[in-house]
Amino acid sequence: MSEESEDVLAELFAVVESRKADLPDDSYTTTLFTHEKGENYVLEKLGEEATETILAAKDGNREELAAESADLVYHLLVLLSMKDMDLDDLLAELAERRG
Ligand SMILES: N=c1c2ncn([C@@H]3O[C@H](COP(=O)(O)OP(=O)(O)OP(=O)(O)O)[C@@H](O)[C@H]3O)c2ncn1[C@@H]1O[C@H](COP(=O)(O)O)[C@@H](O)[C@H]1O
Repeated sequence: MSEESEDVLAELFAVVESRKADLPDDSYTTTLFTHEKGENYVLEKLGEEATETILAAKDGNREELAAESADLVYHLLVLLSMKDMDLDDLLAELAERRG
């Protein structure tokens, strides 16, 4: 992963954390943190986005695959934040697996 890619992920995670702290009304991220189904809602969204990613891959549409992958990663970052985990928990785990 390039440093630029890590920056994009770090900036997105920081926005997610700030939404969690402030819960602004006009934010999709807020709706995930405050949904009546609680954590289950973001888990459902992750499942949906994973399915949509798979379908896009099967279709062979690269733009669609990139878009669905972005939805998937965003919802994963929200889940990590919800569990009071940090982006570094994910990046460190990936880094440890490098040969
Ligand atoms: N990366 C994302 C991102 N990816 C996906 N989504 C939202 O995730 C939802 C995906 O849901 P679906 O694919 O099921 O489509 P949908 O039918 O619109 O969604 P639902 O009605 O089922 O909820 C859409 O509403 C997208 O807008 C995102 N929303 C926000 N972000 C990032 O989070 C930042 C903060 O966003 P707010 O919290 O909205 O300010 C933004 O600046 C972006 O950088």
